[in-house]
Amino acid sequence: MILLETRALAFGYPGRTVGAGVELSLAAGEVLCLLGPNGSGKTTLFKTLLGLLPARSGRVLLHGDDIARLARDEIARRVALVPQHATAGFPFTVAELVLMGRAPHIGPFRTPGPADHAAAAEAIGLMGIGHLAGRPCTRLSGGERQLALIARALAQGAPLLVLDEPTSSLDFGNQVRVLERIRALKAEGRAIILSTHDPAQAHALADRVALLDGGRIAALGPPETVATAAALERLYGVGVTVERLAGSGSTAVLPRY
Ligand SMILES: Nc1ncnc2c1ncn2[C@@H]1O[C@H](COP(=O)(O)OP(=O)(O)OP(=O)(O)O)[C@@H](O)[C@H]1O
Repeated sequence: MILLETRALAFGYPGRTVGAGVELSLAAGEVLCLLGPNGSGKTTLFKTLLGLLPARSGRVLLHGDDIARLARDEIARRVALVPQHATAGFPFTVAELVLMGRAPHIGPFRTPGPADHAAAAEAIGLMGIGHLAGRPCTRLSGGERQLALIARALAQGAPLLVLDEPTSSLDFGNQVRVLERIRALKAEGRAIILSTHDPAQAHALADRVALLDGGRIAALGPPETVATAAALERLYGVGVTVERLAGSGSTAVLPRY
């Protein structure tokens, strides 16, 4: 089942097109990894996939329906976002923040029910942040906040997840745990699109990789054919080594300093 499709999508801000010609589709159980240099348009594209920015032209389809015609709550039942930066303005606790992920399932003027509390508690448990549940979000480290935002997206229970650099603030342990969580979501049949500045993650996890260069998809396909040393060198403008590690089966990707 195709959960996300873009057709001739151009995206950007009022008066400024950042990218164009984007043709993507994502099926249930698929992981797509988006690689691209700073400013290439990853966050802007993601905001457009969520309907937070209108398409400049072309279309975004969620489960076959044009996002421009879907109500906000309906979009949130179909797709969840883990934002790159979330400003913690009001000091909600982590438990409250994660429970907010349930909002699209709770009718207006109603309060969360036992199923909502259970989903939030499960998400907190899966992310290993039970010890932070009572802590205000304004008093978290960057990595702790990132884990809380992933938990909120899990609690939302959408079949499609969009994760904007979900491991950028995480230590090695939490990076691996988040990648394992993404694998588990894939095994459940969810579709995941994530951006990262670590191409090794694309090799470790993605069914397909898209290289975003100046707002255009320069290449799209399996990591071993798309995230090659030559392609990454072109993309980032520096020397890159890609090496399959004997024994572990994983692939190391290193810039040449
Ligand atoms: N609110 C905005 N209005 C106008 N232009 C913007 C706005 N936010 C970002 N841009 C511009 O849009 C382009 C794409 O930015 P975007 O944040 O999508 O890049 P990115 O690939 O996510 O980068 P990074 O890897 O640094 O997070 C950049 O040139 C940026 O300066």
